[in-house]
Amino acid sequence: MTEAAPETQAETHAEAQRRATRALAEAGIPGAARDARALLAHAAGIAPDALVLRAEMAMRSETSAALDLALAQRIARRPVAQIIGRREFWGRDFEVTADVLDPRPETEEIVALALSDLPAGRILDLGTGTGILALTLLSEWREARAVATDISPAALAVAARNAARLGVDERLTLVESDWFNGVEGVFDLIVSNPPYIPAADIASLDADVREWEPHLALTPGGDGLGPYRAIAAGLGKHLAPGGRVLLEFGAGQGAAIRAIFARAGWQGTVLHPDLAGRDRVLELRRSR
Ligand SMILES: C[S@@+](CC[C@H](N)C(=O)[O-])C[C@H]1O[C@@H](n2cnc3c(N)ncnc32)[C@H](O)[C@@H]1O
Repeated sequence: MTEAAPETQAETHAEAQRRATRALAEAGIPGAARDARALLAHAAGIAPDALVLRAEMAMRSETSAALDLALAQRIARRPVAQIIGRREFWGRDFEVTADVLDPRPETEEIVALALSDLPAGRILDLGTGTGILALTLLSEWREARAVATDISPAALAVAARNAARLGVDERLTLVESDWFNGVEGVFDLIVSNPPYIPAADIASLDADVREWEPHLALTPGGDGLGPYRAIAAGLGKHLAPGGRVLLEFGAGQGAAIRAIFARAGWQGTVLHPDLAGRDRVLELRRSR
């Protein structure tokens, strides 16, 4: 008589989370515990906060397979936002794909500054990517309308889906454009987080960014300042009297960018620091 093989005990969610954290840590992934939690929640199809309720529950085999796949991707340095397909920004979820920049928390500073002093409601977001800036402002500010541009049609498709999901698509116009080239009209608020990494710095970026995020979103090539020259040149035509401009830039670029705007006739620019005290946002206002 042959003996039946003992049934293998399915892993609990808590055990899987510990295993995932160990696997990521051994692969040198910084923030291994945080990423393991996000990937397990994604694999289980629940919010990370709900994991605690399942800690001692056995995992289904589909969840286990989905977790293994997600771990393999993360170990290959794919960013968590691309694996799970979303990122939270200003309290809302945005779809993220390989065609768009994974939104960074420091970009919320532009939203905070914009909401601190709302002008009339015509907004322009240059290089919108996921749409975080235009769509967050439209969600927070129901009277506003926005034009959001990108040179990448694939990025515009992501922004369109995010707009529809957030229910702001009727107040949004998406335009494929090289900075101001395809833009018509005058705006009360112009925001942008353009690509600004100098070409020479790309090689030293983390593999997560360098190998997985679209280079079009990271660097404009050369010294990284080309987008600011293009934006400074177009403001005369597109910024309304009394209008504001808020632009993100890289740490250490403030003086050069201020000089670009001064040369284009825009004096009185103000630089705003991030939480670490480094200047990261340029603001200017047009007189009435
Ligand atoms: C740094 S990402 C910012 C995306 C989004 N606004 C954010 O903050 O997450 C820059 C965006 O500018 C777009 N871009 C690059 N070159 C451009 C150009 N010449 N004209 C318009 N958009 C451009 C990229 O496709 C990318 O979506």
